[in-house]
Amino acid sequence: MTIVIKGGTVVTADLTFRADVLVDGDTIAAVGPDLVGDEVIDASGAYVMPGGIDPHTHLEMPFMGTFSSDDFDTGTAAALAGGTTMVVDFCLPAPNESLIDALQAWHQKAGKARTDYSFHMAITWWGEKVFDEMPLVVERGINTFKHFMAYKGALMVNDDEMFASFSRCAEIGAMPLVHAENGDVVAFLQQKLLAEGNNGPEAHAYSRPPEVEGEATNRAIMIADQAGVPLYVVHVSCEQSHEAIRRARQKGMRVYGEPLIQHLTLDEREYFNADWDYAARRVMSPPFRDKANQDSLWAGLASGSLQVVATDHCAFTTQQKRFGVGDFTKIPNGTGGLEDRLAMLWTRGVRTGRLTMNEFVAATSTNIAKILNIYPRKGAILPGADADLVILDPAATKTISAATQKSAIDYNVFEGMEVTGLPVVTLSRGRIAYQNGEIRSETGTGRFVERPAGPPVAKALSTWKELTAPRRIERSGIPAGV
Ligand SMILES: NC(=O)NCCC(=O)O
Ligand SMILES: [Zn+2]
Ligand SMILES: [Zn+2]
Repeated sequence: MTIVIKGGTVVTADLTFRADVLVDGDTIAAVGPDLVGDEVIDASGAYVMPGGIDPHTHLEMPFMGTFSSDDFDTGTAAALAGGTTMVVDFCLPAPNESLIDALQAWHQKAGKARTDYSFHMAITWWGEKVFDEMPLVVERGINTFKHFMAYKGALMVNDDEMFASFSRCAEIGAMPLVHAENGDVVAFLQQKLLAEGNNGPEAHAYSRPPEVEGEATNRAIMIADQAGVPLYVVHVSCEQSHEAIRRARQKGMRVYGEPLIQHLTLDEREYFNADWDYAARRVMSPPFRDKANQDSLWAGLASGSLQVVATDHCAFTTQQKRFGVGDFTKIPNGTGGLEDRLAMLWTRGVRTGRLTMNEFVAATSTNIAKILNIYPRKGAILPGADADLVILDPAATKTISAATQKSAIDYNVFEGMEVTGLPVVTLSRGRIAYQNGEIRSETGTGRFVERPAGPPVAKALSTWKELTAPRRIERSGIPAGV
């Protein structure tokens, strides 16, 4: 059974051209003029792009005394409706839990997925067992390890643990990721604010100023450089962090930065809303920033110092957010975004001229496929690539509303915003998974995508580090000691 997408304009990270796309089974069979297939999808007037890859989701995540409310079923339904065909979720071992056991638990949860998926393994504690199991995780198709520099007393790891883990990543061809905020300072500021009577959601933002993110980003970059490993900084929200990444890249370091669609489009005024629920629903870490910081993130995407736009989809209901009434530190941190990432980025990025269409594809799909070492299987429109495709109608428009979303929660942080340029058809590995507002793929049809270790950048960096490593100078005329 073949499907041909006819009459559209193919947009990839580097090219825009008129062509049909022929899909045979799971993969793309041909890209070119006048292709013929058993079933035809008319894409006239629309753009055909690689399906979105969201490298940062937390589906059914145990966190802050509860579980995020979108699981792999509803979360990946939301993804498909938003043109995203692969998610990378975070596997979080409990303290002292084996990484392999945790991985098994995450595979179990992901059995419900409707899109392809992968995991990042979080380093939530450190010891010989973790050191020994990291290569086993890599053997199981995971080449990234996440480190939380915040959430003191829960997920946070210290510098010595990070250095040990980053060094292990270098040895096994894996890449560390960081949530970069100074967890000690955040914990101090939280207690100070509470003691001063600042217990509402706005205090969440006060407790995590851009400086704590900038400092942690600089520290993580230094540790990665000393360990000789590339680094990926998740949810970069401010100039302080972006500046650290930009500077490191200018020095030749292999550092990547990931802004979120929320930080690009929502600002700190959200926390000053007089409605407690409204403000608490937007509590996430790092918090939303001001316009100057948003401009910095947009500039980073345009100039290439930031590479990926993700969501950090971690959806809690209003009921769950109310755990923090009277104490903002107990508001579960996280917001949704999976369903709206592409439409929001198209509307606020491409339609405003901040991004080209090709930059849009790079930021939503191709760059992360390369960083995660799954390109061109994912993130490409080429014969042999997985037929993960999105047809985006640049004229289609809607007003974002929780009433019509696929996500399981009862609100949407983008509620009421008008978006123009919508994913209208999504194909997941060759099957029509979303069309005319309907999810057509069944729960459980997603597949785990193995990501091999040793991507080209890791290999290049280890060659360079070896070449420039300190070397003993052999001397003949050594003066006699005194
Ligand atoms: N971002 C957030 O507030 N929640 C999810 C966990 C994390 O990524 O820090
Ligand atoms: Zn985080
Ligand atoms: Zn996250």
